[in-house]
Amino acid sequence: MTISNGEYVVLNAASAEAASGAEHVTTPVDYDAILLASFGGPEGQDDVIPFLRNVTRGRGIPEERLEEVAHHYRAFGGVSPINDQNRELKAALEAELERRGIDLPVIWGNRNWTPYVRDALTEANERGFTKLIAIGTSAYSSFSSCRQYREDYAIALEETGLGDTMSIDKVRQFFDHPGFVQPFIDGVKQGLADVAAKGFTPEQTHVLFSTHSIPSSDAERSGPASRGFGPEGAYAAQHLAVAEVVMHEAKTVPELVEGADASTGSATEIAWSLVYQSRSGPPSMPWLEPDINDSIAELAGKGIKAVVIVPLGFVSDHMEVKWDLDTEAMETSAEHDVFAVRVPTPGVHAAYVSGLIDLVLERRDGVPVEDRPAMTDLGPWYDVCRPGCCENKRAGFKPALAGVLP
Ligand SMILES: CC1=C(CCC(=O)O)c2cc3nc(cc4[nH]c(cc5[nH]c(cc1n2)c(C)c5CCC(=O)O)c(CCC(=O)O)c4C)C(CCC(=O)O)=C3C
Ligand SMILES: [Fe+2]
Repeated sequence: MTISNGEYVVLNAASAEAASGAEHVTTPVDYDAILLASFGGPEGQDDVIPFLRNVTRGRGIPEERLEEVAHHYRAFGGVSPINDQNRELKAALEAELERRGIDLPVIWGNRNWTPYVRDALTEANERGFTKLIAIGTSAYSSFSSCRQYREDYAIALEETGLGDTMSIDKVRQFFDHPGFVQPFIDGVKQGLADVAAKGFTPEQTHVLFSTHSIPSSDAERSGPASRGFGPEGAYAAQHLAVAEVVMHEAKTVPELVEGADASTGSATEIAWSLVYQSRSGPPSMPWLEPDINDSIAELAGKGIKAVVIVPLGFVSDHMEVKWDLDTEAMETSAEHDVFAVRVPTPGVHAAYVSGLIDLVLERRDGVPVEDRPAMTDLGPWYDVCRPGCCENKRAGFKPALAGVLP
């Protein structure tokens, strides 16, 4: 394990190539297990507060916010839907691996609740595995969605004392991988069809792409600084690029969209925007905006009668989707007399499951970059993060896997 400046650990089976500055690793690696890494969530009322303390340790989240979020979990019996979703995803990945005749076990570990990443590493070690490839259930670049996972892998290697014998690589952030994007395209097509079936015209309709708000300072530092993504960083740029692709693809089924011209495949332009949800820091701290609820109210004032809500930042129907979208945003829509449909998350959509396996094989086989699928020109994203990528000064520097040394 190499720790430099207390910041990066370069530790992966293709580390020589990564350390030399390559953005994509094309050295094949004989992985022996997949680490399915996720957020984790409580499994009963007694878990709620300890879970929230795990999530927010050292993050300056106000006590009132914790109580509010605890209430969301309490309303669901203290059980987060995320764990069952990960059990289903694990089973679906195993079935897809078996179908393709690939002998790679999947071991599940979470960042914030049991089974923890460290438990997964202990299990991998007991079963004799030393070369892991991690899939994090998070598609975009930011501290919370990428770097924190990389830090937690490094911390777990240290905690278990496996740092010298076990390596962990991670698949690239997959925001623009067709496996992740296809379910949203299907969902938006269906959502637009539902809205049209209710008699709303394209002019009365608006598509809201919603993702987790993050502190503006995290957004600014998301992705490699050298690429100049602007004040909202790679995080916002990636979401905007994917939303554009989804709108473009969803419009090419003209019969589903009123006002479509079947001869050209073009539909009357349906307006869309990127909005944010689930803000949690103190009000004094800037986070990405606008909030989805504010947008719904504003759109209603401008004559919009129907919204298609696309949970673009989320891989499954976990608490942020169930509460902040299906409960709160739906209530806001009803209050403003706006008809709302919420598009499904990828969940265990066949394209998503198979795409995640493709991402593993891409690394196992060292697929050249030009053969890696990506639906926006921002990708295919890096296999190894650039120096300073998604760093978080508030949280303090910590070692992180799968990055290059500064
Ligand atoms: C970008 C992003 C994702 C998407 C990427 C990914 O999928 O990982 C995500 C996912 C999730 N976030 C989740 C839950 C929570 N997130 C919190 C807090 C925070 N999230 C943040 C960002 C993100 N979060 C941030 C910047 C904070 C503030 C604290 C900090 O600066 O670190 C808090 C504390 C209370 C609160 O502040 O709301 C909770 C309970 C769950 C589980 C849901 C379930 O149980 O079903 C999931 C999947
Ligand atoms: Fe979160």
